[in-house]
Amino acid sequence: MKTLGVILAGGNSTRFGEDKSLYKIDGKPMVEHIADIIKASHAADEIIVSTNSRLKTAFNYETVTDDDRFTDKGPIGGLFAAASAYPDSRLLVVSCDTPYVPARWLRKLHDAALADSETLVLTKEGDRIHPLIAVYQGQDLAESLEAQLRTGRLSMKAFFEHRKTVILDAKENGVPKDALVNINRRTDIL
Ligand SMILES: Nc1nc2c(ncn2[C@@H]2O[C@H](COP(=O)(O)OP(=O)(O)OP(=O)(O)O)[C@@H](O)[C@H]2O)c(=O)[nH]1
Repeated sequence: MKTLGVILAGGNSTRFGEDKSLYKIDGKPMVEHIADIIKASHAADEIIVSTNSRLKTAFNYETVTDDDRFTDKGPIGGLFAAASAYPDSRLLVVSCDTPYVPARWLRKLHDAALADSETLVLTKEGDRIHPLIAVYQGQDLAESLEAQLRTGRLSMKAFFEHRKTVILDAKENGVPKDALVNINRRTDIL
């Protein structure tokens, strides 16, 4: 089974104030930071960007666009778009706003996912779970994401708490806390 690197970049960046995926940190758009990290992990066969219709031509990567029925539903909508477009792939998901995530961590998530093709592999750091630095897979992945979207409960937790899940602790594996920071506001940039 192929592994697809999926960069989630279809949010509205309300807190950031402009499209954060395109915002340059150290001269490079955040989306390119993530793409380079995925490439360096050697965990994905291909990279796509999951985004909204407004941004669909903004990226230099193959793009999937949120389903018309599920626009502005948050990351779960973006994940559904990727899972339904690529039903035969394992999805290595990284949100566009975690530009410091180590490549070796993505590799670790990926390698753990190989043990069971029905199990999700998520990241945690201390008490905090990072469901958007994770591997999503399973035969019924798209169907169950769609079912979750239909319930209107849009948190990733509402989705993954009903799935077989392994949660790897980044801290226990020597990943510094700062490496998992989410850039929600400009002041979050390190
Ligand atoms: N494809 C897709 N991606 C999304 C959607 N909503 C959020 N994302 C992505 O999911 C990740 C986490 O979302 P947030 O941190 O809430 O980002 P955001 O929605 O742009 O930011 P705020 O508007 O400030 O909440 C980011 O990488 C977003 O780009 C969506 O509706 N579709």
